[in-house]
Amino acid sequence: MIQLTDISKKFGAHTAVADMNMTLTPGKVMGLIGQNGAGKTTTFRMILNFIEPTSGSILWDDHPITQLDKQRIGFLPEERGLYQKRTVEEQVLYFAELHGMSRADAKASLIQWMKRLDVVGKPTDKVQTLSKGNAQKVQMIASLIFEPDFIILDEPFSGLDPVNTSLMMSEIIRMRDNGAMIIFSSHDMSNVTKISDDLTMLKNGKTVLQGPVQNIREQFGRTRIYVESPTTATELAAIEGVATVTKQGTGFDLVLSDEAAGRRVFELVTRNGYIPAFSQQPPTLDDIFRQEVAIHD
Ligand SMILES: Nc1ncnc2c1ncn2[C@@H]1O[C@H](COP(=O)(O)OP(=O)(O)OP(=O)(O)O)[C@@H](O)[C@H]1O
Repeated sequence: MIQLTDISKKFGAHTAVADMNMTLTPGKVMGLIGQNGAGKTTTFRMILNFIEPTSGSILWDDHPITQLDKQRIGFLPEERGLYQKRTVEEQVLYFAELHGMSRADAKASLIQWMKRLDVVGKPTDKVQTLSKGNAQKVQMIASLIFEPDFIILDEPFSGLDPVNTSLMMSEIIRMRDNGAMIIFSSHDMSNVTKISDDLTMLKNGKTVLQGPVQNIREQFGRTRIYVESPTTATELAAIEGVATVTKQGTGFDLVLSDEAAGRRVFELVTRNGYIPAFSQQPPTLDDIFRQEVAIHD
């Protein structure tokens, strides 16, 4: 288990991270979200001991993270940095050996990883010959080939198409199921919702929301409805407790000021019987994020 307790980081008078608390447990994924400059990278750099916290403690199984522990950490930085003139194999084997893996094991494992991530290219290809997405997949392999116990992923899906994003997700899920502790930052809320057990939302270094993803969503109430029915926007907007009505494809998105209004909406839209769609949900993480950012401004 990794425990961050009251971590703060100041750069001069500026507080980049304020009193952060976080627990990472084996087999669980923590999503870290926040606007640009919220303090995500600074948090990663403190965990990795690249910079020292101004105050607070970071413990792995109750002891400060040692050089040996760092061998068990897989880190995919936001700034991708592969040597263009080296081959895929040279780069990946270098990282694998640095983290205590034998060359022979790493060579065999690289082939498997390249297959699973569908990397177009051979281990002997130079990085400069790979497409951006394939180079990113190779960097992910370099960070994770030694099957780390603790994984830090800074924007792992940036620049990847949906097919490659799912391939990467499958690997993250596989390692989670093998018991890794995982923390990752992303601006893409739908990926965060899919993959995270818990979530920490930062705003200007402060933690504005933290907890299991579904609990966070549910605490905002089931205030969103998607409905497809012959009812008009004017009729929907006139229902007590309906705040907004927006046309969305063949249906309408409704925001409720009170989740109890859902029943009134349902009764009206089904007055003539069957309708193709009705769903009442909590706000999406995207909605919550926008709302929280606005509140804490
Ligand atoms: N070495 C540094 N010296 C001074 N200020 C810094 C330093 N590193 C980060 N900061 C500041 O700390 C704050 C948090 O930055 P950080 O890079 O952690 O944000 P982030 O959430 O990772 O943002 P992004 O999504 O843009 O990567 C920012 O205001 C940034 O300018």
